[in-house]
Amino acid sequence: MSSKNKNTQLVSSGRKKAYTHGVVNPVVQRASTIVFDSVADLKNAAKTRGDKTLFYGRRGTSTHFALQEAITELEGGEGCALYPCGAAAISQALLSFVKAGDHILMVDNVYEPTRDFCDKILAGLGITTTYYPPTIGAGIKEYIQPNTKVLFLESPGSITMEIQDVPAMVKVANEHNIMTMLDNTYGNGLHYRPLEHGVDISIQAATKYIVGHSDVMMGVAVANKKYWPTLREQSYLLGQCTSADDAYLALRGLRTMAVRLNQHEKAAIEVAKWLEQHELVDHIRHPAFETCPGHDFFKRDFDGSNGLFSFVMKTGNQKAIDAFLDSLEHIKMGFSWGGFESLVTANLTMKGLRSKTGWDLGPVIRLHIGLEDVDDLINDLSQALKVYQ
Ligand SMILES: Cc1ncc(COP(=O)(O)O)c(CNNC(=O)CNC(=O)c2ccccc2[N+](=O)[O-])c1O
Repeated sequence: MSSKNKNTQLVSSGRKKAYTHGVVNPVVQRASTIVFDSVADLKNAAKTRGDKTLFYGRRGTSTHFALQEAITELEGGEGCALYPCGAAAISQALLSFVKAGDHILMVDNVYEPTRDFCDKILAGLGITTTYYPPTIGAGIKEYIQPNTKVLFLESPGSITMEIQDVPAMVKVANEHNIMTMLDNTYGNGLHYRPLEHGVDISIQAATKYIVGHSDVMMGVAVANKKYWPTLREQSYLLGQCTSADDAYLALRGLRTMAVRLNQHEKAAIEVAKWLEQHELVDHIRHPAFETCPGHDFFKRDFDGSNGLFSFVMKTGNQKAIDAFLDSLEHIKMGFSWGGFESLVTANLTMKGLRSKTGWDLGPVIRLHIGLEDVDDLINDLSQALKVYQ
């Protein structure tokens, strides 16, 4: 009997006997070729086009079906497509629905490689992009063009962490027959489920919290009933697939995601509270803090937060930032987040990262608070801030 309780879901989902063959975890079924004993079997597999049945490696095997089922349940959708990484999930989900002459609306604090995909790839295919302020809400209506096909959201947004008024924006999109996609890597399905707020497709870099151990690249996209058939077929035609081994590791990560997120959330709030009182810090950009734009939407729509947040310095220059970064011991520099380790990235300005909304505040330091002892992390930051000058 399936449960609506997320902790139970994360332990139980994707464990049908057809996938596990009687043990706890699914088998790791590596395949390109599937062989058939009869023409009837082959014809049946071709008829179902491998939907949750063995057909061809690219359509997936029991390991993939188990993961797809688990993530579909987590996000509350109709089906889940798997991709080699989060950036692929974003780019291929967009390519599945737009064509030359179409226009997309893209949030201005979007993950930078998503911006680059729009500006360097989609533009070359005749698809135009307009960036909108993350706090625009229902005002998105003013940005809609007759050829607008997709409204793309990312909430909270990368680095500056603004939370969007998703229901208000989805309402406007629906009134204009525009489909919505949301990068839900932060909300991860446990703390935020975009489809429950009317979004059509929820996309995640499973690389982060789902895998949770910084050792797999993977993207997922969960669509509602209306868009799942197209997303599934287009992703197949675009050649998107992942290995059975990575699918197994992502499923393995799911099983502990709730307990890991509890610790990430607790520790990050403790670290953010310590930084909030620091004389060099202007303000905290953590969704659970009032100083984060869109905090009220976080309180209304989210079930929790995680290890990722930013803080803005009152002043600073690149020399101060570099000295700070080089003196950290436990918190390492790295282009990712969502694993068990603490990470840091820093931006002197938002120049090049935003085109619609300026940034007249100080340098932004983004932390991912891992599972280390909080005292060690606070001591690390305390020492490093002493050389921030
Ligand atoms: C919200 C969100 N959505 C999608 C992705 C991409 O996932 P992937 O890394 O699995 O492709 C990510 C990846 N996250 N990585 C980071 O935030 C670290 N920074 C970068 O990756 C980055 C930032 C600016 C410019 C270039 C990069 N980069 O390393 O590609 C994400 O944060």
